[in-house]
Amino acid sequence: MITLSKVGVSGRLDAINLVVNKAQHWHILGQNGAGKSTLLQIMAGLALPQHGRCLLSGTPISDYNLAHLARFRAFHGQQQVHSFAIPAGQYIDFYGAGKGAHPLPAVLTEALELKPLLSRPVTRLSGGEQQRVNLARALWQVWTAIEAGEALLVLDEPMQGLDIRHQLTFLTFLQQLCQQGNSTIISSHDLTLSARFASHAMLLNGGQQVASGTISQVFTAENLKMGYGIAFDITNNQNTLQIHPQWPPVLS
Ligand SMILES: Nc1ncnc2c1ncn2[C@@H]1O[C@H](COP(=O)(O)OP(=O)(O)OP(=O)(O)O)[C@@H](O)[C@H]1O
Repeated sequence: MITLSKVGVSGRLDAINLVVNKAQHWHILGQNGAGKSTLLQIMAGLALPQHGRCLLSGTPISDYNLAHLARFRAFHGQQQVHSFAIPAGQYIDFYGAGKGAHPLPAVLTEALELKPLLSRPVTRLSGGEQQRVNLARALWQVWTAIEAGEALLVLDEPMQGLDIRHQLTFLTFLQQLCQQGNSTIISSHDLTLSARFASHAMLLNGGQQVASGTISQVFTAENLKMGYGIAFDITNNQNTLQIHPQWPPVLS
């Protein structure tokens, strides 16, 4: 679905190669400033690389009309600020333009536990509640494509501010959407959750690609040390990797 060839942005990303296929669930990992958001913006068609190419289904993503892209590519950015005190339900619906009086699907309201939030002004929701509403907005915008299993979901730190139950519920939901044919690319700071839910991962450091591929290819102690500059112990508990940072560092 997406092919990156030697994608670079001066001082931020260097020669990134990546192929994201249909139905894959990618997590982009790395320290603060590693280049995750920059990469997501390029893959969403919202920023142009200075070097290399980003193809979406074989066509440069920059050739897509933004209105056309917005029908099947969802983008959720970090730090969205609400200026108007409209009810959350109305705010989400605004992004579902063209769907008429179509109600929000139960799977979406349940995945993000929206019911108690819909009649409340978005400006008076807690940080995590606002995050759930913003994620719903992004997905509702492309819901027709999601139902057809043809959506591309690009979500920058979707777990930010969510409590552990909402993180698990939402990641399970994304996993199901990928099983239906949709492709998902998110950035994450939670290595254990990423190892559990992603089908593939890319680890960046200082704009450089440290590793990418399946979870077992990327989640090695050596790669994680290169990515984060600290040592990790990785254990396998019933086919789920547990990632433990060695802290405080053991001096050698
Ligand atoms: N608009 C911009 N212009 C120039 N440099 C930028 C811009 N936005 C980010 N940067 C720089 O590019 C680098 C990568 O930033 P980016 O936001 O992609 O990192 P990130 O991995 O998403 O970080 P975080 O985990 O903190 O969200 C950083 O050094 C950052 O300071």
